[in-house]
Amino acid sequence: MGRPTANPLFVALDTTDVGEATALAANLHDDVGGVKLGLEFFARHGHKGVREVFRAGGLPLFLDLKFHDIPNTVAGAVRAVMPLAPALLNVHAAGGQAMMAAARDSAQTEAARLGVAPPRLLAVTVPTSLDAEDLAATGVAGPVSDQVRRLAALAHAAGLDGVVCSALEAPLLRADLGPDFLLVTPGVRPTWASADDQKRVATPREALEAGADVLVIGRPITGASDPHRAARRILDDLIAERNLA
Ligand SMILES: O=c1ccn([C@@H]2O[C@H](COP(=O)(O)O)[C@@H](O)[C@H]2O)c(=O)[nH]1
Repeated sequence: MGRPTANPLFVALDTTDVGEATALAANLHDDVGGVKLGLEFFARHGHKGVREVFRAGGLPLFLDLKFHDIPNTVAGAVRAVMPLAPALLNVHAAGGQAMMAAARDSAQTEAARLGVAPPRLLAVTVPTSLDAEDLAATGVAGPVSDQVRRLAALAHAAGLDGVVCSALEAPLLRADLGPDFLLVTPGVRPTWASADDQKRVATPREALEAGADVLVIGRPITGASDPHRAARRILDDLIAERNLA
């Protein structure tokens, strides 16, 4: 469902209301480069709902399902969503190199069988809602950036196309893994928005300057009284920063 465009902004449509999601996708068509549908929407509406949102917006799709299981199960889950032909799809890097490689092979094989473009396959490193203290509580001591770098290197070794990380780690990963490795950053907050449950945050400008390729933004846009205006405000700021028009 579409290829990534020059506009780096992907709006996260976190809702179980298919009417709301399709209205937002249509309303934001000219303001964003793609839409992200995740667990909340997919668990309620599955393939049918995803297709409805795609029809409404016609925008590249990031299917943010964060698969994490044994390699065989993840390969099967990836195969099962390939008919949706997402532009971006992800798994958890913490599932390990063999699991990520199985996901990659499954995506490529099934996409070829179906005659659709394979997704850019990403690995989630450390969710942007976690800080060093949260991570230490899971048994991973040290700076968050160390763990992000370890997981990103594993994803790179498994042949994935990129990672989901916070903008705070983007410069390190760019230096570690080169210019072609896709860096997708949620936890992006304009100065006028609240952080909500996000802990590793950056403004849209900071994220781009840090080397992010895709900025995922949800609530600052979808929770605004005028989502189109909120997205436009963010985009105009980015256009002023870089010539993105
Ligand atoms: O580390 C991660 C990975 C994924 N997400 C997802 O991005 C959006 C962010 O939404 P906001 O409303 O802008 O906070 C959401 O769908 C998450 O599931 C993330 O935030 N962090």
